Amino acid sequence: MALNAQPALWPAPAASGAVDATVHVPGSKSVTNRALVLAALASEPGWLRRPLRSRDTLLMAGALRAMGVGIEETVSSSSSGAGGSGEAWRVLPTGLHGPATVDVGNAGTVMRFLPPVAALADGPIRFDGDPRSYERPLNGVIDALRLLGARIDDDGRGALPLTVHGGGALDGGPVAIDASSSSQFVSALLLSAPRFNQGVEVRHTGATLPSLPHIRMTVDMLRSVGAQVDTPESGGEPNVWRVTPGALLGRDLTIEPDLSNAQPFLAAALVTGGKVVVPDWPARTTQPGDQLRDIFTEMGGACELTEYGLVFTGSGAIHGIDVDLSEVGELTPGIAAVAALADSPSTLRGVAHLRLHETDRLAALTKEINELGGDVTETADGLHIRPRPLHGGVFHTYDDHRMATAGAIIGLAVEGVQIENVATTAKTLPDFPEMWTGMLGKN
Ligand SMILES: O=C(O)C1=C[C@@H](OP(=O)(O)O)[C@@H](O)[C@H](O)C1
Ligand SMILES: C=C(OP(=O)(O)O)C(=O)O
Repeated sequence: MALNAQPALWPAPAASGAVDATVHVPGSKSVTNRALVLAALASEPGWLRRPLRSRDTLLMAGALRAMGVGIEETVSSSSSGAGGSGEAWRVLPTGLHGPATVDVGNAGTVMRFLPPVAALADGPIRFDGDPRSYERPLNGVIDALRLLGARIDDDGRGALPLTVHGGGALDGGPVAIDASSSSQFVSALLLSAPRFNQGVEVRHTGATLPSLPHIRMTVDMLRSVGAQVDTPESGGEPNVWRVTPGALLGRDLTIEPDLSNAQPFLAAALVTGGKVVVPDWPARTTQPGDQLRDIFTEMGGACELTEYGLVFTGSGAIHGIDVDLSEVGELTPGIAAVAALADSPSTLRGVAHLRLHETDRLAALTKEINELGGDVTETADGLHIRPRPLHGGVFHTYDDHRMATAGAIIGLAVEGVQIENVATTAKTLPDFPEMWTGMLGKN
């Protein structure tokens, strides 16, 4: 078997006692992929230190390279702050060129953030990806780009595959979109907007808007490279974001650990009544995973944020929770897994849009937990979870990294859980199986 290859059915290790581990979590997918886009659009070279190296970020880097951006991978000994030594990517924004072909895999950030970049290229950029990428909504980005002056060929479904006929520049200006199916529509338009001739004014017209912290992350990162952004929070109109045209600076940025990928490890402390330390947990961050400190505390844990990182301890008890997860949808699978092991029922709300994620996560969680003996029902916008004694069995992942890690959490407490295609964790955390067994002292 090749290095890192995993069997088709991975026996999720049961915990033999309380975990006690320090887990170094690799860089944030969302920060890495935004940093790559912003560096590619900058007017000078920049650095990403400790970038995430996973399928989604390598697809982003590969796509930008295909459009002519230089991305050099080095092992650096940086003196920049918390960066320390380690891997670094130097980005040389040498122009955006077509023709090129982009494989988006099933990365929401790649399929949504790059069509606006492609509109600035000087030739056609063809976008294609995994079968699931054809089903994920892209209409907000396609319709908006057309209104802003781009020429796009698609099959009329508002989804992949498509070709953006880059014209070397884009008018930009005001546009209204319904981003209720994905916050990434808004982020996508804002990220490239400093390079549009008139910048952009994005008005969200839908009834709901998921994943607001991810839009804040976009705004924060734009501002940190010199962009001027007006937001509802900075005194602007509700649901309206404005970006002024202007050059972007090249930055030297150290990527924060991925706090959503820290979730299964924190969950392990909760489920086993143990302790997990995550070094370099940022004191201030826009990552939605930071809300785990509150959510998992309510579910029975306790945390202390120190200069070294986050120290999270389980009490031995796991409580159910009634919570609106609309801001932190990507945490739902891990919370559902913990909730299935709790001492009281849970209601997870505000996450109807998860039906359009890597898989239909509400259906997948319901089916897989119930097949282990659980009692989960889907609601219009979430899940009801009534804990019951669970038994072993195959936990299917549907090519969804967060289904795989959710199954591993359940497997800690339930003997005989086998994860089908645990290798799908490579989307954002290629070393997950080794990190998991390492945490359990089983390497
Ligand atoms: O912008 C981002 O980096 C993300 C935004 C969210 O997408 P949705 O708003 O589509 O849920 C989140 O679920 C995804 O994992 C990452
Ligand atoms: C929804 C997710 O990813 P994507 O960026 O592909 O939307 C996720 O990572 O949970």
